[in-house]
Amino acid sequence: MDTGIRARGLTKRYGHRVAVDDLSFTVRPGLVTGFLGPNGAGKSTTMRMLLGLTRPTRGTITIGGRHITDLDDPAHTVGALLDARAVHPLRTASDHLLAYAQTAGLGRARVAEVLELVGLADAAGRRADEFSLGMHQRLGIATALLGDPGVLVLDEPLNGLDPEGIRWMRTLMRDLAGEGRTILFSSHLMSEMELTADNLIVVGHGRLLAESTLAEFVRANTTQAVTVRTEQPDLLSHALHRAGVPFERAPDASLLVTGTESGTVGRIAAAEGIPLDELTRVRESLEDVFLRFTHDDTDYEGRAA
Ligand SMILES: Nc1ncnc2c1ncn2[C@@H]1O[C@H](COP(=O)(O)OP(=O)(O)OP(=O)(O)O)[C@@H](O)[C@H]1O
Repeated sequence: MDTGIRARGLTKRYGHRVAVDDLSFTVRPGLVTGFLGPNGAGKSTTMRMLLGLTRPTRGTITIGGRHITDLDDPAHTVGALLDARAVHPLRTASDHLLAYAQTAGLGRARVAEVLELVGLADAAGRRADEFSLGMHQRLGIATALLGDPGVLVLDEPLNGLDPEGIRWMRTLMRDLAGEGRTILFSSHLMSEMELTADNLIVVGHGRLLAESTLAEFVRANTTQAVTVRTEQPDLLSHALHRAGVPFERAPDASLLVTGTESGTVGRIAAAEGIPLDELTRVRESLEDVFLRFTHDDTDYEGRAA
């Protein structure tokens, strides 16, 4: 079946507060899609509406064109990680999974498989109250994978994982997408999102701010900047000034040129016979771009609070 996710006009109000505001986006199968937004932007509420745990005020969010409650076999279609801590503290990892497996018509063999898959085989008999946050996350992922679903919805799956765990999770998400599954995950770890996501859905105040490939989001929102170093910064400053190219002098005597490509800066220097020691295009991280991109949005929240 088609495992694409589509939100159309999705809206959720809590009293006067609009948590999700006329949101429309598409999440495609075979790719990892990152769900990005400042705290309170409406990511969890959107995921909960997708999973049928919260009812939209207006609009729809569907899988393969169908609402989750209309799916023939939801347990084998969608797997979710929402709150990894939501495990009975006295239950063992194995018992926790078995309870879910039984409701989905699955047996012990599948429980053993997913425990192995998430690296918890040795902890199968341990109680949840002995688990670290990272182990809770792994158990949550195991629960999500039980039904071998085509769609995975993961809210902050990297929380509490150590660097090895984060790398494991990244590889797992990429592999699952490589098998043709639809992966939607949220994370505030921007560097990780940059390494993991193919596509991005960016929200702020419940509204869609951007929907594109990660590369395109960074490219479209990056201010072009070039660092230039020369032993003749004054001469270069004058040359840039004459050429109408905006720049700033850095404390280390290098120049930061904005809005112009490195080739142009190089040609201006060459025309004046100014030797350059360095000419580097400044590469912005997703975090740089995201923080600038959502700055106004966050500001507004600060003022409104
Ligand atoms: N059950 C609820 N009752 C009232 N308001 C709610 C409820 N659930 C969420 N909200 C509000 O809706 C808005 C969106 O919250 P949501 O948890 O979806 O954001 P988020 O993007 O997932 O944020 P975070 O990254 O902090 O989890 C917030 O202002 C939140 O306070």
